[in-house]
Amino acid sequence: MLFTTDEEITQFGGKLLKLTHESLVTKTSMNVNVFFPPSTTSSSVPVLVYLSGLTCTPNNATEKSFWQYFASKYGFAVVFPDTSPRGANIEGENESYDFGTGAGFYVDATQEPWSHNYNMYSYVHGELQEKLAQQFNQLNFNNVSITGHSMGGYGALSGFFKNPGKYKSVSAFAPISNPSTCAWGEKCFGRYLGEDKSLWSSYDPTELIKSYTDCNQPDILIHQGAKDPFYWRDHQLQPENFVKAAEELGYKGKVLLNIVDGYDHSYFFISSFVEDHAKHHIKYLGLE
Ligand SMILES: N[C@@H](CCC(=O)N[C@@H](CS)C(=O)NCC(=O)O)C(=O)O
Repeated sequence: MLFTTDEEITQFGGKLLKLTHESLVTKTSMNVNVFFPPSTTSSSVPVLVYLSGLTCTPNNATEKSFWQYFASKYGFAVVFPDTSPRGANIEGENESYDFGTGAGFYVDATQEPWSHNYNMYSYVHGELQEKLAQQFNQLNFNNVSITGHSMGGYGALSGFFKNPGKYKSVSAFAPISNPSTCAWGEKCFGRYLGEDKSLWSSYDPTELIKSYTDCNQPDILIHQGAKDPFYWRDHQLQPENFVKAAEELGYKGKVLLNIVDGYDHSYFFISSFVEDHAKHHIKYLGLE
């Protein structure tokens, strides 16, 4: 048994499992929540991976995003991974909310001492999906899409471009769209990846979209709250840079950026647009 079930909860006629497993990639115990829609007698359930933002555990989105209602309605599973290893016992990992614990930034760290555990890129796009497919063979990871919020929105876009053809579609809520040029990204890339800016670019959606030539080019749906201070005040998110890069260099699908008045950065914002994102993904997952 790869995963231990800590809790099994019935919701919207489906099952929410709170799981724990030992990761070879992070060398720590990892938590992950998975929602299975009703009548999972089907041997092939499409999957949506939701990557969370800074400070989150798998529970934030599970409790506040409302994904499960739409997963149940349309018939897809949702995987909610954690945002970093926990308890790696590295000096400095708990010093701030935007680095270390809760802030793995979905990269494979190359720098000491982080490189032993902080490998969230390989964990999220590789090990976690492979192991879930082994234990829960009704989950079809050949029919998988990805989304996320803030750091997780960046993680979703980055993972989509770095794995051509793997994800049927991608969307994001308030993504950190150009991490190489904002404070959150500079801090995490600098400490996890070091000074080599080409390595930063290899994770940065605004750079990756410029050289993305794969024929799998679904529309990319993005929502951004106009009242989100990380957007208008701190310039951490910069979705316009991503849209500009897409237009300049010919991503053949469209980037559908919706700046929505009145909304902030919170799960009140996310949950308000989860239905739009669910409808976006079901088109590509063959559930429409
Ligand atoms: N002021 C926040 C900054 C971090 C933040 O806003 N995190 C977002 C993602 S970037 C989040 O989802 N927080 C958890 C929640 O709202 O449940 C904190 O210190 O927790």
